[in-house]
Amino acid sequence: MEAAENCSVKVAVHIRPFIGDERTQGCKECVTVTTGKPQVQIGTHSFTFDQVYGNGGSPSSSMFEECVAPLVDGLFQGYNATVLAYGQTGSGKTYTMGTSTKDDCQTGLIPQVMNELFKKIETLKRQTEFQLHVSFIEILREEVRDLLNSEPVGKLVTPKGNAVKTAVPGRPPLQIRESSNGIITLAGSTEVAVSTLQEMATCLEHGSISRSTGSTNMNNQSSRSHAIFTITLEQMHKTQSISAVNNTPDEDMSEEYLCAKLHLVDLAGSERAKRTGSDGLRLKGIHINRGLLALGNVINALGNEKKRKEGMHVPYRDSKLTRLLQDSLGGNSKTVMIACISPADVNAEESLNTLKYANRARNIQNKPVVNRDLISTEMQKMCQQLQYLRAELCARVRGPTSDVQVLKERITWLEATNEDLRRELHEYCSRRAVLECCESGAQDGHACFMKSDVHKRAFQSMDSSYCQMDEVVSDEKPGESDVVAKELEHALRQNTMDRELNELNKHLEQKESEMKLVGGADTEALKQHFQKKFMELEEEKRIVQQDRDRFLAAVENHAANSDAQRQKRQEINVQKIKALEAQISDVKKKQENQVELLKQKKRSDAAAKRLQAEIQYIKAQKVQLQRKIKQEAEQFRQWKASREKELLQLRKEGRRNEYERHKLEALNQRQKMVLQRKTEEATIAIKRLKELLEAHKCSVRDNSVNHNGHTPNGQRNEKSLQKWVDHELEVMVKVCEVRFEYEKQIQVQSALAEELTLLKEVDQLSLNGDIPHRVNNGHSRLLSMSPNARMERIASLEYMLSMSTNALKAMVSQLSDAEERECGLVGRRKWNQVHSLSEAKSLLQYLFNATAESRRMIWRLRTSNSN
Ligand SMILES: Nc1ncnc2c1ncn2[C@@H]1O[C@H](COP(=O)(O)OP(=O)(O)OP(=O)(O)O)[C@@H](O)[C@H]1O
Repeated sequence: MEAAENCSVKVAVHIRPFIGDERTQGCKECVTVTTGKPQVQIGTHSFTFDQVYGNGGSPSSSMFEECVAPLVDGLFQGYNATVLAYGQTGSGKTYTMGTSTKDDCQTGLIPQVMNELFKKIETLKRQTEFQLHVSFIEILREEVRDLLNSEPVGKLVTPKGNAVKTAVPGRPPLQIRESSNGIITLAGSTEVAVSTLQEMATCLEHGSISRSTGSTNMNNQSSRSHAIFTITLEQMHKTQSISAVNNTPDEDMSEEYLCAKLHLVDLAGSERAKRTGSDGLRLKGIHINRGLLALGNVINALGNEKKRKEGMHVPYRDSKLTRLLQDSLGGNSKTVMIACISPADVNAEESLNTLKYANRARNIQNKPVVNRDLISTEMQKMCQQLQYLRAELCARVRGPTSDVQVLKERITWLEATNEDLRRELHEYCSRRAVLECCESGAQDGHACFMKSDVHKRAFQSMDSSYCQMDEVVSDEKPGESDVVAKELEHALRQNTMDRELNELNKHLEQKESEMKLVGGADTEALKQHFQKKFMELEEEKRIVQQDRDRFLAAVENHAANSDAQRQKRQEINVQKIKALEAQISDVKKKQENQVELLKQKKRSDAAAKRLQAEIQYIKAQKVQLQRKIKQEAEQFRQWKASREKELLQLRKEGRRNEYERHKLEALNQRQKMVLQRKTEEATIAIKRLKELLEAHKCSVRDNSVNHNGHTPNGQRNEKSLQKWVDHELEVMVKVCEVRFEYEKQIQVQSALAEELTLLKEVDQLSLNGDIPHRVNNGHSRLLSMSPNARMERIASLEYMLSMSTNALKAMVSQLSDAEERECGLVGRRKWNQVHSLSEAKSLLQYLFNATAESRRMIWRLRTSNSN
């Protein structure tokens, strides 16, 4: 696979024109587009996207060229791609994608994709072989259905009479499978092989009809499901390979196989998330909601760069939709999202939600790579191996010099492998260093802050439409949220370490298999081969030497033969000797080459040894990592236990505080009521006293008038004198009563003031944090109160004090009036109203009677009390 480069999800907004209902309702436009900019305003919100179409933005007709055509080009280079249409019901998703059976399909994106695909295939078909497959599925109620399966679909009728499309025996929902290398597939989905534009268009039409029929059955609700139309493009490029032996083009062609998929997704209406239950289709609503909710969560998780770097868990597995689109979001795909919105003010809220959703999607980073599939890669490897074997064969045929060549090549390969291993080892070391750094950070306690922050942000970034989740978070007690954050962090760290461990294991396996290749049976075979060769050469050398000796002996034996014959024979023998000597030197050379080969072999053995050492090192790393995982888990367990203990303690304290608060509230209430009652009593006494004093002033004035010349008859003066005495006595009693209330009130006030001062002192102490070690009784009771309870008590005391002060003020004023009056009547002046002896006698009699009556009453009260 080629190295992946990050590329963000591209987001375009498509604003459709007003449609029938909106026009008849007289809706107003609530979405505006900034001229010349891909910027959309709705209310006070403003968003910038990659492109904006319709309603003053670019014309909708250029959407395909600008957004989707580059994806089609990428498909031919082996890149996966996805186009997602998102938006509320009726916002124009189906229209934009072009899967509608009622609209003119040709303007939609899918028909344009199909046209472009076949146009390109036509121009490239000479050098490349193409194969196209399409599949069309929908996700309904968390079940994946095949829209190209020609078997009939059953119908269920709900008690309300709504027809519901459902699976029937023989057409079960499709199952999602994940291969060991993380590739998601749909088991048993229909993949139709198509070779013409017409065939592909027919598939789209059939699938769309199948989908919309279901929708019509569902009580006229439009496409409730998520529909995914997938085009798979397989290509076989023929390329000529270069010979490894002589760097010339090989006779046979090597083939490059590319396979890429284009998903065209029409999502269900986004507003349904809120309408669950209102139309009696609660279950269905929840499932549709689940896909979109999970999609939102995936977008949130991927859209936050910091969280992504921290390796935050992405909840792809929360719904079928997100599992199937796993590669399109943050994975191996180039992705475009088209956010469809209505311009009408009645849809303003939904349009705003769509724009917010889409805006977050812009932050997602994908990593598209060319999908050269495994078979193709394997084939390339095999071709290389074939070339290598061919070269080796040639070398063996040609002799030892070529053997050296082969061995040299082999050593080069070994050295390259060794270099790769060293680089990987280096990577592991640096990753381990990062891991250790994180761990030490966590031990220092920095992690705590970081994690709770991470946790908080994770929840804060959730969409407001999913506020249920937010409520859950806000309901958590601070201590609990800390635990959750730490747990989240622990799970993440464990996950990362597990992944590290898996990778280490994988690389270890890989290295061990390479090791086998380098140092195993192959090396042994080579060694034997060279030893055998060496022996053969030795034998050859020995035979040649024997031949030479034999010839030399023969030359001597024939020395006596005739000169001519001898001359001839000698010449032949000399030639033979020369040939033999050449043969010997050749054998010697071969021997030298063999020695050289053995040296090379030793070097390759050394490389194998180094590899072995590296494997040992990786193994040690693995053990260390496993130990770290264990240690970390233990540390976390201990930390969690202590946190739980603390939490328990806090809860206990909370309950105690609550109880105390209730008690205090009751006390406050009781005290307030008592004070109020007393104040009321005092007020009544004051009022009465005031009335009496007022009445007295009037009577004094009347008397003075009578005294000055208008002599009343004796009978009337006696009555008024008696009245006057009664009044005087009542004033005296009331003054006494008010004074008594006054003193009681003074006591209450000083008790309240004392408690208030004490409480304020304690509050100040606990605020400053310098709680004295030795505290008096009053302090210790108040210190144990929670700050809130203390505040409440202070407020209540202050209120009672002000009430008491007001009552006291009123009493003081009346008492001073009474005193003033008393001062004015001292001595004889009091009796100035008695003008004659007979009046004095009658008054005396009256007073005597009153005194007697009072004493009788006192006696009766005493006796009734003592009984
Ligand atoms: N760009 C457009 N120009 C003209 N008419 C449009 C456009 N977009 C949508 N419409 C019309 O608006 C109506 C609703 O569109 P459509 O069915 O595509 O909405 P939808 O988002 O797919 O709804 P649902 O989620 O319910 O499937 C249709 O009648 C369609 O013809």
